[in-house]
Amino acid sequence: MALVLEQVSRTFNQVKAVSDVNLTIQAGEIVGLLGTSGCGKSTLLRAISGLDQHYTGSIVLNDHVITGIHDTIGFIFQEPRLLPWLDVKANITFGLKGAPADEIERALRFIDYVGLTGKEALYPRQLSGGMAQRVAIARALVTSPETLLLDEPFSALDAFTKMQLQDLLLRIWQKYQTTMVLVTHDIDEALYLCDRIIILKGQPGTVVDDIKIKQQRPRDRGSVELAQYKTDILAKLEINNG
Ligand SMILES: Nc1ncnc2c1ncn2[C@@H]1O[C@H](COP(=O)(O)OP(=O)(O)OP(=O)(O)O)[C@@H](O)[C@H]1O
Repeated sequence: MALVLEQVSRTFNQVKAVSDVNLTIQAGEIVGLLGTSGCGKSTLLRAISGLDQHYTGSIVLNDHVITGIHDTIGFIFQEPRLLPWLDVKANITFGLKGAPADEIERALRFIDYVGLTGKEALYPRQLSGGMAQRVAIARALVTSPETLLLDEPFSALDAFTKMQLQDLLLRIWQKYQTTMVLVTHDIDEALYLCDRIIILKGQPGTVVDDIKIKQQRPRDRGSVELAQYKTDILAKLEINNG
């Protein structure tokens, strides 16, 4: 499987937001889209998701042109977007209405997997930000997506919760080899998680670099090697490190 973007551009009201993006993502890769605000990261992710089809160029997943929302793609947003009138269990299984009992049973296993055992009957207003995002992750996993698109999934969380959920993503990847495309502002997050980091820059946003992170996972967040990558990325983004 591969996700292939060719000459992808998107214009809003005559203003080009992203321009001529070419990118190939292999099955099982974790790829970060990193860049300063407004360079078109979310725009690209929405085009890949099928939520936005007003782009030019082509986006092909598993040899099929993406023409709409695709059931092998799961989406995790910055905000958990839970249904407030449903409890944790019902939020997680919402997309499985009418599915066979064994599928629902299987889905319920994700409650434990994401660390929500004992919280099944709580409502979204009773959850911390981290717990709510765990529900969103479980909800995305129940349909067994081959690809997860993540749009700044942890940027609203405290540093400690963020690290726990980053490790949860890595456990998901280890177990299911899910392909992940992660939009983030957080260079440390990208360095901890990603096989490749795509640097976008400018308005319209264009790909200015594609950096392979050669370290094995799990990675040491404090390693000299990651610090060196960070220095290089900051230089590419023309941001001072100091
Ligand atoms: N629906 C829209 N209508 C008009 N302009 C839009 C729309 N969505 C995005 N844009 C414009 O496209 C450009 C890219 O936006 P986008 O949200 O993709 O950037 P981003 O890199 O994800 O930014 P951030 O990191 O701040 O979330 C911006 O100039 C934005 O104003």
